Amino acid sequence: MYRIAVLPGDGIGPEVTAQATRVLAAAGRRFGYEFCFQEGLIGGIAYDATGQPLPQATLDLCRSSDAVLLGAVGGPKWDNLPVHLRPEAGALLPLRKALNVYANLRPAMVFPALAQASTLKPEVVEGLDIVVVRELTGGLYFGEKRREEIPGGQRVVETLVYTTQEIQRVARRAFELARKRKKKLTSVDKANVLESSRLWREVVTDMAREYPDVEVNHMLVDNCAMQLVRNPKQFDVLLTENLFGDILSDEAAQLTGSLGMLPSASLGDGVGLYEPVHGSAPDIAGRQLANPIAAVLSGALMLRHSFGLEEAAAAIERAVATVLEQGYRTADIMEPGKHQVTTTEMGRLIAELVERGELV
Ligand SMILES: NC(=O)c1ccc[n+]([C@@H]2O[C@H](COP(=O)([O-])OP(=O)(O)OC[C@H]3O[C@@H](n4cnc5c(N)ncnc54)[C@H](O)[C@@H]3O)[C@@H](O)[C@H]2O)c1
Ligand SMILES: CC(C)[C@H](C(=O)O)[C@@H](O)C(=O)O
Ligand SMILES: [Mg+2]
Repeated sequence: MYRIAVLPGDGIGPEVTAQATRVLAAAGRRFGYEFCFQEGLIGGIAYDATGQPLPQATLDLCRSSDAVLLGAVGGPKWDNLPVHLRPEAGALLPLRKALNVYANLRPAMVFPALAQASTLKPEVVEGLDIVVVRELTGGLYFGEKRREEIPGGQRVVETLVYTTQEIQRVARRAFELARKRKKKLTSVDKANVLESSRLWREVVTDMAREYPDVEVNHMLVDNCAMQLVRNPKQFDVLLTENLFGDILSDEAAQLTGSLGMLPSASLGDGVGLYEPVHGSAPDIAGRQLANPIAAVLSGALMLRHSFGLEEAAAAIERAVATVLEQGYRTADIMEPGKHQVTTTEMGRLIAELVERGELV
């Protein structure tokens, strides 16, 4: 039996995690695995219920589970709370830190059925399959910060800290991943300005000697942002620090058709955390408009990376491809001539295919 902590969170979080667990349960029935789902509170909803955005009970649940599935946190209702009580800085970041999930894999794959739907020319995105490996527990997000009053206004300080060891451990994950893929690693930094990026480049260059079979290049982040929309297929694995990875992965998501398509796996040396790359989308929450595919594919990543259930993971991914081939679309990826479905219907269609095993 696999114990999965489910943290639905805020906005569309509960809508999409409900579909992800439905699909995981279907995969369990088809392949003979038992998944036990236990829900915990996180984010704004947790603050409202307990006064804490990350209650101790939730942390305990996560630590005692085999993996964690998270929806999304945040929303305008909680934006003006003190920083330690906010859903993002007070819950999501501390959870990532507590689980020590330093390597965040964000695969951006263009499903064949969606190549025509992209805002880019189909030939630019067709067959695209890249992974952003984002450092997740360091950098500006976790550095010391403060605000001071000074004559005429305020002064803020944010600190960007990385150690050699923090860079090495995420870089090793990226090299190992590249070795299993097209053997190409692009390390993205801002080494023309930032000292942290100079250390980043030195560490990656040193490690490259251990991976002579992996072709390594270094790219400045501003150029990378441009290359991602100009010619994304030049990339295989993109390795970068926390903030750059946040921004580049939302950009990569749009190459696949929608932010609602991009899953993620946050890995360390213990319990893995799986979450769609998107946020709580308050603009569409509660209206059955959210695309659950990012959350469903995050479930597939959990089966692969935390449980080693490759067959079941691949079955979920094929079911998503099939449902899209059949012309079903949520609102965000809707095109003329296709069938628009709700969040729940999309989850049901995928789950049924997974369970029946009628796949292309
Ligand atoms: N992991 C997380 O919990 C996480 C990630 C990003 C943002 N956030 C938080 O979410 C809140 C909203 O942030 P935002 O609006 O900048 O980003 P967002 O990712 O929530 O939404 C950006 C845009 O993408 C659309 N979108 C996102 N997910 C979608 C889906 N599954 N299906 C269809 N459309 C989708 C939204 O409708 C919106 O137009 C903020 O409080 C932010 O801090 C949380
Ligand atoms: C909500 C926010 C703190 C988070 C991040 O920046 O890491 C989100 O944007 C993400 O990409 O997971
Ligand atoms: Mg983000």
